[in-house]
Amino acid sequence: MPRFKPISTAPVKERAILVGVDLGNSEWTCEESLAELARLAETDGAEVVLTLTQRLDAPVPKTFIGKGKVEELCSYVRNLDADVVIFDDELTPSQQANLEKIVGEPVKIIDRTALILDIFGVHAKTHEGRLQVQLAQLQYVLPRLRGMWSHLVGEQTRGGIGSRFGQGESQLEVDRRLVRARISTLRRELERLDRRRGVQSKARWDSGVYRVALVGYTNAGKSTLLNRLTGSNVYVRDELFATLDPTTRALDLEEGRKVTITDTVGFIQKLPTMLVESFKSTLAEVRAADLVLLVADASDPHRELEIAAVRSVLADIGAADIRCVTVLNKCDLLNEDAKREALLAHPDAQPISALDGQGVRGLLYRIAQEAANGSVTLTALVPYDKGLLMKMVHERCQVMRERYVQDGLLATVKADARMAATLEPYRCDAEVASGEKAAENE
Ligand SMILES: Nc1nc2c(ncn2[C@@H]2O[C@H](COP(=O)(O)OP(=O)(O)OP(=O)(O)O)[C@@H](O)[C@H]2O)c(=O)[nH]1
Ligand SMILES: [Mg+2]
Repeated sequence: MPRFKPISTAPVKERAILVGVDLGNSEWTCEESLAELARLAETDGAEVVLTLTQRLDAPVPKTFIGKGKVEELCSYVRNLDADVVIFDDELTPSQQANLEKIVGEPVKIIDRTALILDIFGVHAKTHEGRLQVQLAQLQYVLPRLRGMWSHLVGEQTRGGIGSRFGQGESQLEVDRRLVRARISTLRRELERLDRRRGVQSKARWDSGVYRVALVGYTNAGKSTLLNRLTGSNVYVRDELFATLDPTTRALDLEEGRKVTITDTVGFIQKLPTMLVESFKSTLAEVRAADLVLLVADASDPHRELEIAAVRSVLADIGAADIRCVTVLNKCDLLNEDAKREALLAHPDAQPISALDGQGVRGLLYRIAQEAANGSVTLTALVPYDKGLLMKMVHERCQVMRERYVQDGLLATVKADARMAATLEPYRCDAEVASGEKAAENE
């Protein structure tokens, strides 16, 4: 597949009209969801010129919105000289095609999913990230091929937001068969990368490192926190979906334990299912974590809805039962009352500001506590020929006492459950205890 045209080369901002339907079935009001859609559109380089809403019990099968609303939309499109109409909910391929027909060329009709896919296309930086986005984009395009591309035949100039995928090689060649073939190639390639990742993560577990994953709503400050904790320089922007590709960094805790921290793609409400599906392997990083830090923007008026949306995606990806600590970020933007209110809602949360560093020491202490949590104290004799295990003892456990004796390393450590199981065959608590007693009696 071709690369997409980068956003920065768009000569003029496209003029967008947003359309939201209040079906009364979401915790987000129509206005709240549309405000978020506006941010997404702006992130993708558009200028929002109008927002239209309609209250409906159910979407109208043919055009999603009612007949009168479609007429209103048509006249606004003309009067405001709009280039694109963005629906907040997913349109079926036929609704999209019908609306395009009614509103007329050259106005594009897209939905939230297409917009998010477009942003992802621009922000994916790594090979794997690009493949994942391409897979999601092609799955989106496949049922829409006719509707989306028939008008493109012989016309190469149409582009801009919501259409920067599937373009490039002759439009005529993009038929279902080719798209399907490409989808299977991408799936195979991603599976191959996934297997390699599996090997890598096994290596990481073998090296004994406790893993922490940063998850949260897009723009909550995950990358800023990673940078603050590890002195890294990951891309931070005040835009949605700045991060797409996971980054893992090592972090040394004060008590000598090493952990890794992984920053990854942010979540959003109405996250297209095909994205969750395509980002399976990236999200596997989250599933493999020992601890999830759920980073929330405490200053956002939609904080609670965002936290709920993140929890729901965590459940979708099978990560709901991983130990989770809520981190209330951006506390520098809160006054004392607001901070108290946020903590009342989340008594167990860690209030911080990744920007100015307040509360970060407390968070580090909390991570150390969690890493030691469920630990048992045990004594093991690790033979000298088990070099890797010795390394694990030093990196994954908190070492209370150690001594090199004739047969190996005799160490009393605080080990978490996984590590305790690994050390089980080498445990010698009883002998050591009786040996010490004997020494005392001598
Ligand atoms: N005031 C304030 N701003 C913050 C804080 N942490 C992050 N930000 C700002 O919030 C914006 C988003 O930060 P990122 O770290 O890119 O957020 P993210 O969660 O990684 O976002 P995505 O990668 O897009 O999902 C940036 O403009 C940051 O400077 C904070 O503690 N206080
Ligand atoms: Mg980020």
